[in-house]
This record gives sequence, structure tokens and C-alpha cells, in this order.
Amino acid sequence: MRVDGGVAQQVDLERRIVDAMYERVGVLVADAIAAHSAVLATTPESAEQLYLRDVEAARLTRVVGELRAAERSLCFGRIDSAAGGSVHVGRVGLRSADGDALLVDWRADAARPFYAATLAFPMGLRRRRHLRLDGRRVVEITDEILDGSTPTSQDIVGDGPLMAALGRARTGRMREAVATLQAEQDVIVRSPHRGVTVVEGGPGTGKTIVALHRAAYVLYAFTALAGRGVLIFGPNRRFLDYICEVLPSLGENDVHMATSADLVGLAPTATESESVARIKGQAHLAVALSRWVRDRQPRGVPLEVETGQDTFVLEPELVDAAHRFAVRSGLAHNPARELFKEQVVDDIVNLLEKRTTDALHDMDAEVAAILDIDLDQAVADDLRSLGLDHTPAPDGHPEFDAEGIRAGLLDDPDVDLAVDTVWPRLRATEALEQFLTDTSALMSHLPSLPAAEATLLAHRSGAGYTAADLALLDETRALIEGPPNEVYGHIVVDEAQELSEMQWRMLMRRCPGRSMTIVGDFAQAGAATTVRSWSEALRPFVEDRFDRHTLTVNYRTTAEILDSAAPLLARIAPGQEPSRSIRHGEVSRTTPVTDTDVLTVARNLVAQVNHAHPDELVGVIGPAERITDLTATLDSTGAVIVAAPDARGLEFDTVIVVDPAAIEAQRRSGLRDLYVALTRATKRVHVLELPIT
Ligand SMILES: Nc1ncnc2c1ncn2[C@@H]1O[C@H](COP(=O)(O)OP(=O)(O)OP(=O)(O)O)[C@@H](O)[C@H]1O
Repeated sequence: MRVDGGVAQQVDLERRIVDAMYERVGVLVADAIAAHSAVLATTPESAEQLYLRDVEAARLTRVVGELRAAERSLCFGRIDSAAGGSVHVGRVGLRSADGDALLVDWRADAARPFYAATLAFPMGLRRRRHLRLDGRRVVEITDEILDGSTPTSQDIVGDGPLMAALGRARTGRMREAVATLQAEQDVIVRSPHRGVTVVEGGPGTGKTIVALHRAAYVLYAFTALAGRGVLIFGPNRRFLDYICEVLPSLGENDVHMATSADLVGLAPTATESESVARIKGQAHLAVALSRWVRDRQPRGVPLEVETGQDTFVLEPELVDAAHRFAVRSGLAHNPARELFKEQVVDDIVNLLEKRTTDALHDMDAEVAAILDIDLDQAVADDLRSLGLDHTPAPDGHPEFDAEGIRAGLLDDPDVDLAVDTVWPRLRATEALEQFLTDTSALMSHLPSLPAAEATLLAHRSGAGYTAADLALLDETRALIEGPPNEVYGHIVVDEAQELSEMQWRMLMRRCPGRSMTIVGDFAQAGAATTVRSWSEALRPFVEDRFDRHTLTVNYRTTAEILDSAAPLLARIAPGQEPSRSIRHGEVSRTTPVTDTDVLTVARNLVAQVNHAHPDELVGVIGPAERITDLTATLDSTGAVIVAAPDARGLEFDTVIVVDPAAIEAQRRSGLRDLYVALTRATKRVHVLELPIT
């Protein structure tokens, strides 16, 4: 930054303004804390008052949390209109005690020009100013003049803060980018579309950044959706750990982050071949599973129920009618079974009533024939002679206590056991195991499934579930127990190209309102999915009703790194336009190594890079079978060692790719894994190439 009178004066000016903002935050925090204590000191006189008190206390706690989270870089921008007015933009909205706007929340409409104005479309702005703070102190100002006017001594035109942010050393945790969101990203972040939004683009085009800021925007602007919860879904824990600080640093702590294992509540402990995982991921297995469950329900069979002294046989027509009644409710297998049982009990009560009535009629007729008198008439005459009224039941017999009998039958374990013979209660875990091992049923429900594949489904090594089993288990639970209790108003799906059809079903089940932000890149697709396009993924749920955006600027990788990955991209996604990098750097280097010296060379290389760039982060990405050795060798170097299939979404300053041929050969998606590995670096890539065996 130029240091002259103009700069000093402007920095001073902004310092005073920002100081006033921090002072105001201090007052608001103190007020909110005092109000919180006062609220808690009240004695509620009713449950309703207690509830309202707790709601208010929670609101005040949230206010304090949001204000405190805004401490770092409270204000990062300012816009000046050509007409002369100015607005400061920051993490929260602030007003002075007199109600004047001091600071506008970055998500508010008034802040939009800060992100969206360009030289071509200045949106009435003359100047966009970026402020950099060190603690609470303004230390740097950078201005962009947007209306073509000549800069004055009050304009501090310099290198944009975006380039500074992109060039900064990586820490292993993604940082928020609220101060430098670009116009093409901002359009997506604050889109008014509440349905499904898809964001695609090559590696490093800011899809994850956009998705996370979009989540923050949804929480701010779509309060009804946000009230029902926001979920960020990612492919694995490592990735979620990488992005976990972004939303809290934007003041948003009420966001749930989960992988498949978190949603299902089980971690995969077994493994299986890629081809089996792919079969398990396909939606037609859901159809087969649903038919398999239906097979555990009665069709065309009688039901025999023994209760006490009585035995009832319900004819198949009655059982089928009860089944239809239960299924029409739309409930899952177990809750529908309870409806079925109620219907069965009603049928038994009807049979019992008829049986009782018939028996009494028979007895009446018998007695009357023997004594030659009308028993009812005789009883009525006797009662009348005693001055008592006698109104016989309509059928001439004492009241039949249908309700009492019904309640007794519903509680009768014999009835439950009998219902179990035609409609057993199921447990999802056992049901899934049986389904996967019931090869002949599988093939009859899914005629398109080759016998060889059907027999493979049950094979897994290790106890427990595989990654692909989790979505199947979720599906089984939905069919047997009903939909999950935990659903969300909005779901953000990152690395969405990784999802199988079954995983899409698992997520959609948790988002009944279909409000989602989906980001991914099919050129980076892993081995487990067969889905090849967004339309294919989304059609079953929203047909073609989704918004689609493509990001084109690469914010991570230098032009040199993109150039070196371009031939690979042309092979794996020939139709995909490469993204455009805005930075230049070192040319990627390839070093031939052998099986014997690869670890030593890797260790020396990491040491060299650490020496030359001590504050930067090195990632070493290799084939899964080398990870143990690499980890042992590079243990004390601070480098992060990752198997290529797990590198999606991650980022390092330097990336060392070990044995690209083995990465390529390792899985069906090997070439795409290699492409992912080669596009993780912000500054430089070294490839250690082993001879192809
Ligand atoms: N507007 C921005 N300001 C500052 N940094 C940005 C901006 N946009 C993107 N970045 C940075 O660029 C890098 C790449 O972004 P991101 O990880 O979101 O890309 P991606 O498209 O999700 O990549 P991949 O497909 O490889 O997962 C990140 O370090 C991110 O913080």
C-alpha cells in the first residue's frame, strides 16, 4: 500500500468509523447480557410464561453469540455511490443508538452492489473499498473505481484483496471468503430461488465456498426454511473437518454437518468390491427391496386366530381387504401392520358378535320350543308388573360389549402372534441382511439383475456394513419404520457427483421441501456412482425443476497447474471447458523414481519444500496401498498424507503426487482420481513417477 498523506488520512478516517462500530458492538453485547440476566431473574407463573422466558433467553444468547462471532473483521468493505452516499459492509448489521445504519450485513440487499458491481455494470457505484483489519484496527485499504472516473487523493487504488487471499498460505482449514466473494459467486449465494440449485464447475472454481456462503444466506434470508434446519452433507469426515470453520466464522453455528455414516448412525466397517458397491447404489435395488418387504405382508392367505376358547378363521378376502386398508394409509411396514391388526380385530369382533347372536337365537328357539313360551315377552311382562320399564336390545338380546372385546383383543398376545404369522414386525438390520442373501427372491423381484451379480451382493469382507450398505439400510428403515425423524428445511450437498442413486434417495428423504444447494463436478466422480448428470440424479425427485449455474474462474490453481492437468481433463470429460485461472506460478515438475527410492525422494522433497516455504502446507497424495509407508516415512514433516480417492475437495499449497500410474490403475475411476490429485495445489505440483509395471 502506498503510504502518503492521502492514505494515512483515509486509514485514519476508516479507523474512527470502525472504532465506533466496535464500541457499538460492546454496548449491544452488554445490553443483551443484562437483558438475559433480567429475563432469567423473572419468575414465570405458568408453563406458557416459562416457555416464553426460555425462548427469549435463547434469543438473547444467540444475539450475543452472533455479535461475538463478528469480532474478527467486523467490517470489511464500503461502497460509495456516484451520488455521494456511502455504506459500510460487514459480518452483521449495526445501528447506532439513534437508529442510523452503521454497518450493513453482507447478506442484506443493501450490500449486494459490494459484490455484484463491475466496471461494466457499476450499479450506481463510484467506488468499492476493501478494508483489512488486524484485530480491531484498520491496517489496509484498497479501492476499485467502478464508474471510470479519475482516482483522487482519497482513492487508494491497489492490488485487489482477492489475489492476496488466494496467494495466502493454506492452513488445512478452509477460510470464509465473505470479503472477496466474486460477482459470479454472489449471484448464486443470494439467489432468490428456494428450490434446488445446482452449481457445477471445475476443481477450484469456488463451488464449496459458494455452497457454504449460500447456507449462511439461506439462514439469513429464508427464515422459515432455516427454522426447519440446514444440513451440509459431505463425502467424508476429513472433508467436513476441512470446511468446518467457515460457517462458524460467519456467525452461523446452527448448521448440522454430516456424512452418510452420520445420517444413518453407523460407521462402515466392512469393504467390498467397487462393482458390488455400484450395484448396491442403484435405485432399482430400492424397487426390489420394497417388493421384498411387501412379500412379508399377506396376500391371498387366510388368517387363523386363537383367543381363549375361540378360534377364528378370517377368509383370504377379509385378510386382503384388511391389508389394502393398511397399505392405503401410506405408512411403512411396521406402523401399517398395526393398522392391519386393528382391522383384523374389528373383523374378529364382527365374527364374534355374529356368532354370539346366532348362538342366542338358537338357544331362544330351543327353549321356546320346549316350554312353548316367548321368553322375552315373559321377562318384559314380569318387569312391567313390578313397575319397571324393559326395553330389549334391538336384536332382542343383551348388549354386546364390542368396544371392551376389541380392546381386549388388541392387547391379547395370542392375536399379536397370529398376526405375526402373516405380517411379521421387521427389524431393518435383519431385513437388509435377509434381503441381500435371498438371491432367488432378489432375482425374481429384479429380473434385470444377472445371477452372478445377485450372488455377489451378500459378499463383504469384515463384519458390519460397507459404505454402500448405509444408504440401503436407510432405505430399509424408511420402508419398515417410516421416514427419518430428522428432516431439514435446506440441504447443501458438496462433492455431489459422488452420490449414488440410493444416496440421493437418502438425502431427499430428509428434505421434503426439496430446497437444496448441490455442488459438484462429474469430471471428479469417484468409483461408486453410476449417475452421470444432474438431470439423471434429480429427475426422479424434481424432474427438470432446478436452477443450474456454472462457475468458470479457477480461484485455487495457477494457470500452469491447470495446463498440466488439461490433457487428463480432455480424456475424462471431453466436453468440459477447462476453467480459467487468474494466477500464474511454477511449472509442474515430474521426477522419475523407483520402487526402492520413492520414499526417500518423497521425504527429501517434502524437506526441501518445507525449507523453501516454511509456512505453507504440503499434501502428499498417493495410491491407497502406499499410504501406510508414506505416513510412516513423512510422519514428522508436517505433510498431510492422503489416498487419492479421499482427496476430493481438499487443498494444499504444494502437492506431491506419488505414483500416478498406480492411482490411475487402482480403481475404475482412477483417471478421475488422478485429475483430482493434480488439481489440489494452490502453488505447485511435483509428480514422483514410478516405472509402469
Ligand atoms: N471469492 C473468493 N475469495 C477468496 N477465496 C476464494 C474465493 N472463491 C474461491 N476461493 C478459494 O479458492 C479455493 C477453491 O475453492 P473451492 O474449494 O470452493 O473450489 P471447488 O470448486 O469446491 O473445488 P473442488 O471441485 O476441487 O472441490 C479455496 O481455497 C477457496 O477458499
